[in-house]
Amino acid sequence: MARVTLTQHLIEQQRAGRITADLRLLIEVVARACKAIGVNVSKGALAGVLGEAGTDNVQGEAQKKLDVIANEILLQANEWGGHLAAMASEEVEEVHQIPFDYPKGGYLLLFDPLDGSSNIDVNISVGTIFSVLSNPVDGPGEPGEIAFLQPGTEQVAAGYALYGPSTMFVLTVGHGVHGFTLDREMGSFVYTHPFMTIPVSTQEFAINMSNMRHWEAPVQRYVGELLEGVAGPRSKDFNMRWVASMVSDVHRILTRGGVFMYPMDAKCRDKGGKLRLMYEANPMAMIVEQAGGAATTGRERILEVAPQRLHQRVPVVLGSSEEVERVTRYHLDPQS
Ligand SMILES: O=P(O)(O)OC[C@H]1O[C@](O)(COP(=O)(O)O)[C@@H](O)[C@@H]1O
Ligand SMILES: [Mg+2]
Ligand SMILES: [Mg+2]
Repeated sequence: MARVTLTQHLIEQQRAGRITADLRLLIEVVARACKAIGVNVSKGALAGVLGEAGTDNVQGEAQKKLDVIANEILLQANEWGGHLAAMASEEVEEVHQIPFDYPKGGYLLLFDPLDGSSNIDVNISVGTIFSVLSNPVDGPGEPGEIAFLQPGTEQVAAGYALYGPSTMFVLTVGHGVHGFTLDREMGSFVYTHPFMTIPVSTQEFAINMSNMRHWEAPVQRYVGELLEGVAGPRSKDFNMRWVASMVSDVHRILTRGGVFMYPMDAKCRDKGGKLRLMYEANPMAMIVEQAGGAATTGRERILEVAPQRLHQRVPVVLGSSEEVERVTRYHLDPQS
């Protein structure tokens, strides 16, 4: 059977009127940058890319060398593409403007260049997450932070790359979720996972259990019931997985179902949550909803959160809809 590449798939999407030519080319540039990041990730100690960079990012977190390398690759690849008006990155405090003498396009790109950084040095899967918005600024003006502060429902594309045993590129443009596997010999992403879907029910959950004592009551109750297994109110045993790389945890859920939670807790309350809304929660929420799952903060739909700041954080509950609905119900109606 003839193999369909990401490029061919995107041309089909354009022909069907689902994406513009510019958005197609923008996604191609992002995918090419992800290939380059994947090459660096896979070389590991051979290329001297492991370990700390010796700097802090905008969130005050210590940057790994690969955080910096991945960020540079994405910024440089996308600067000259001509499809973007500006970019925002987890690793950069301010909006990154396209240099004035480069061609500018009508889109805004947001990304977490390297997700799951704590896994780099121990050779466990990491990823890249991205989100694309339309630039609301008319004319030649530079889009500032306010241009980016659109709810997740406005995303025109979202996706991630997973640098695991195989490198994958998973994408939605609002018509289902489609997965591509990198053929390293050919250098192209091959369409291997059409219309990825998340089962409604599951027996698997993902949460950092070491935070248990810091959780709010609804999450304590929900996880407590899961742990009671077949003898408890859920009448079934649940398994647990936690990779500590959101891309890997979400990819597992897209593959076989499950619920992923980074809920509000006493440790991250001051910051509003742990995960970043604009380039972690929103793109993953769009992907999960497009795959038939659900995504909330525990209290409201993530995609409807009105952003206040570029680097805003939110609590996240996403995955199989039965479980996400239950966790959300426990928050909104504790007596239920
Ligand atoms: O170390 P913890 O508290 O389990 O947090 C893990 C979470 O933090 C993150 O690593 C944050 O991503 P970054 O590596 O991009 O900062 C998520 O991918 C993951 O779900
Ligand atoms: Mg991240
Ligand atoms: Mg990161």
